[in-house]
Amino acid sequence: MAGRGGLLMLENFIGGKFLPCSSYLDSYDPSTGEVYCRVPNSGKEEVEAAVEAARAAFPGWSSRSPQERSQVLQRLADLLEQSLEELAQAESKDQGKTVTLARTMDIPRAVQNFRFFASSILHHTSECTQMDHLGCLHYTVRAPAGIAALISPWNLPLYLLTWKIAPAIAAGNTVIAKPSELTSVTAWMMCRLLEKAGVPPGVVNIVFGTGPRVGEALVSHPEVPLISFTGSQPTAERITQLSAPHCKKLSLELGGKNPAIIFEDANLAECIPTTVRSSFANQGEICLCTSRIFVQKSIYSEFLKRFVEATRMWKVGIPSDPSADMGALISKAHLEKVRSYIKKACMEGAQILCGEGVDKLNLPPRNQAGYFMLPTVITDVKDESCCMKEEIFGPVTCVVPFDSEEEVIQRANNVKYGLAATVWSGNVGRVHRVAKKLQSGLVWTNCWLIRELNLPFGGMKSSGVGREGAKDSYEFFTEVKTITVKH
Ligand SMILES: NC(=O)C1=CN([C@@H]2O[C@H](COP(=O)(O)OP(=O)(O)OC[C@H]3O[C@@H](n4cnc5c(N)ncnc54)[C@H](O)[C@@H]3O)[C@@H](O)[C@H]2O)C=CC1
Ligand SMILES: N/C(=C\C=C\C(=O)O)C(=O)O
Repeated sequence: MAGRGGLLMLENFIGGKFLPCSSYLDSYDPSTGEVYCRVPNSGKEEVEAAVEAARAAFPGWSSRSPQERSQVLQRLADLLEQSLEELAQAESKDQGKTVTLARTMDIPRAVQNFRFFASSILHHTSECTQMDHLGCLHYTVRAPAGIAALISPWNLPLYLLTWKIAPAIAAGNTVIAKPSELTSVTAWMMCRLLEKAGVPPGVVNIVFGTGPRVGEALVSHPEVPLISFTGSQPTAERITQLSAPHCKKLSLELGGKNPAIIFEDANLAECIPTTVRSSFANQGEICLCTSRIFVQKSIYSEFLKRFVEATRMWKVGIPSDPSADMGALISKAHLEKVRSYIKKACMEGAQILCGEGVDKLNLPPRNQAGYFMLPTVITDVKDESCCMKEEIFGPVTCVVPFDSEEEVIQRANNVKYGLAATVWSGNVGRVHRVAKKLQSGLVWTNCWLIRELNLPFGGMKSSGVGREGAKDSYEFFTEVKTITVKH
């Protein structure tokens, strides 16, 4: 919907209706740095209205059979798929990623999220145990937990939001979602499809706005018993504090400082292009991206040379360019934050082998004020440097040498995060050994980001609390009860 000055004006979606808000935020096109959209700046009032709508919808939706709910999810998946191209264009404009990535990864995965949970909800079973000596049978039943708060970040907007909405409503909950204020457009577009898919009013409510205003009102609301959050560790800490007085159930998917461990027997022809992708896909703005590359000394020089050559081929371009591998970063503030890490690395004596400050970015005049930067490789950096410790969340990766298996495991684990690691080796025994010892919720060996949605996804240490996936999400979005029958 075009508003004043031709800007796209979003509205909240509450109780099946689009509702305007009394105040709005500017939203920028990261590829030009221009405002192109206005997002509701919601607060307590909008959260109250959404809670009322979600409460009213809960009895009807939660008493439908899993089969009935599954059909609704399948229809929504079909409708999203029919709008794939429109959604991909919108995601790219709003986030800065390439249209190609949005078309081949973000939107297909959003569709798959609904299809996946539409299917998995049909296959859960409950537990039963016997105590024959006491004449007792024990069994469990599960029920939807109630109104779920779903808070998602700006890096994979529709992909991560639907990863929460789909399991929550499949299990019979009603939801209030708050996408990132930086990337709200595709969530708003999805709302236009809900009625046609058969989602009753009030089952999915979306309130747009900032974390401190609408996010905090939502997570501290006494009638919202569970929160699924993906984003940064400081925000997770704040949400934990706000929800503590109500003992809410939390699922927290946070950041990473993900190592790639490359042994001398790795297949470099596969490892190098995959590690370029794992470092720089989506501008390095995925919590699973590699940012510390440990390479065994005997192949270090060869790896470095070939890795830098391959990184220089990773093309930064305007998001609509089909030959671009990488688009713009999310915001000016984020671009400055990412660049500041490179400055700090230089001050510490590190070397920048390619990218920021070394190579030249080539952009059309219209995009000169966009938030672009080149993929950057840093070396000669100490393990204690902030570039090796803190989540940068941009197209920056560090490469360092190592000698032995024991040493590299210790160094890889020597950060506060524990989300995703990759291990490259042709030695199957070593691969299992190292994977087992890494403090990481996910380990990909000789590959990256091959997702099996059935299995647990999430991090250890400061990378999160809880797991999501077929069984884990079902358990999170339901309350379990143990019943004992004496016969
Ligand atoms: N999955 C991940 O690992 C992600 C990590 N990040 C990291 O976080 C850094 C900052 O990015 P941000 O967008 O600022 O992340 P963030 O954690 O502030 O934002 C994520 C979501 O939480 C909401 N939020 C923020 N403050 C809140 C509060 N007090 N109560 C409730 N909701 C709140 C935001 O509006 C957004 O929807 C990035 O540079 C990156 O390092 C960012 C996005 C995703
Ligand atoms: N949570 C994130 C990525 C998840 C990817 C997946 O489920 O496949 C993130 O980048 O924040």
